[in-house]
Amino acid sequence: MKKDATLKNNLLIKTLLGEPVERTPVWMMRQAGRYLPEYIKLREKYSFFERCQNPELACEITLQPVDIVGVDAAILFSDILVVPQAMGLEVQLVEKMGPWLPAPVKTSDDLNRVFVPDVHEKLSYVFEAIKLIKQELNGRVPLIGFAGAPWTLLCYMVQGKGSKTFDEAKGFCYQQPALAHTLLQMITDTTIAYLKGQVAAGADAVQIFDSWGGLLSKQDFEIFSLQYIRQIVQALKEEAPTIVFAKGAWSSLGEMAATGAHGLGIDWCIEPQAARALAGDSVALQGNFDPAKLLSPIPVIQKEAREMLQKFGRGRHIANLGHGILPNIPVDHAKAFVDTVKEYSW
Ligand SMILES: Cc1c2[nH]c(c1CCC(=O)O)Cc1[nH]c(c(CCC(=O)O)c1C)Cc1[nH]c(c(CCC(=O)O)c1C)Cc1[nH]c(c(C)c1CCC(=O)O)C2
Repeated sequence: MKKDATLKNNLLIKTLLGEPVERTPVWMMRQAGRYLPEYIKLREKYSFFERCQNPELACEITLQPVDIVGVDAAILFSDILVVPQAMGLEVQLVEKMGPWLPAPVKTSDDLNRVFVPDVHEKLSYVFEAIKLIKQELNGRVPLIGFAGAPWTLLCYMVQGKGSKTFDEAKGFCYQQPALAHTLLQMITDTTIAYLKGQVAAGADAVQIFDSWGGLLSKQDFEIFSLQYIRQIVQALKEEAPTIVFAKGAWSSLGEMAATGAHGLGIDWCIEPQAARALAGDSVALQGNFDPAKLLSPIPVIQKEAREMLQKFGRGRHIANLGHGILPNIPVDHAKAFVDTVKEYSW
């Protein structure tokens, strides 16, 4: 496995590799963007995908939470939907509505429009951004690369927009399973090449976001999600530590640990002790502060963050939220969460 020996703060990577650390590392999912005034200013000038495609802007946004909030890891500023774009689908981000794919995949004819791209041709802007970010970070903290899990990407590619239930995406899988598996395998092949490219460009670890994994039964999670995540983790195993975050899919934590992932994300609906019992002892657990709890008064955030640390116990824990930070979180509340973890002593 390639390791960056110049990292001054290596808490995250050490924790993922099961090595002892002086204290628990902390970062926040979706920490780049949304709630930071410095980011919102940039949003007035550039469209979302412009921000993703311009390496200088992506670099600036990636570094903001490191400089402003003091997290122990940077996460690349990009989006999971750049992969469906690279696979030939049009993806827009519509104000107040979210992702919008005008021509989603519903039939075998639609699937003919989708292809496994050369990631070095279609997504080279991401690799350029990573190189620039690594240079600007100058070893301060590790850089996390990421991709969406094939199931979560299928949800958007078939439904065409966000949804609470992703009923059309599930219907597609249940009515046309052969088409669904063809699409899932194409996404998987693209994602493996994409994440390998991210690591080659300098990403120190990678996270797979399966935001909609919890919409599937345990059995269907194996069929439509985990078998593809397993392929990705296996392919990346020799390259960099991997973190799998499948929101709501905690009943499969044991199976997720068995993929060989170095870390597993959990949301706030499962107790840390229960998650540990399901996941076993070998894997790091990441999470699981309720993102909305950051709306509480600061003393409550401090108290509950300390309680969270106690519940996870010392070691093999990466402090994080149980899902992405919300746009309406005051920056000093986010900072209080991060500082509480950094100041906690066992
Ligand atoms: C499901 C999903 C998406 N994108 C992502 C997921 C998985 C994680 C999760 O469940 O929260 C992942 C993502 N999206 C973004 C990042 C950047 C890195 C980070 O800060 O963690 C990451 C890791 C930037 C973004 N991606 C998006 C924004 C907001 C748009 C804007 O700033 O104009 C940002 C900062 C747009 C986006 N992109 C997506 C949605 C649903 C939306 C709209 C609503 C929203 O989440 O704000 C798809």
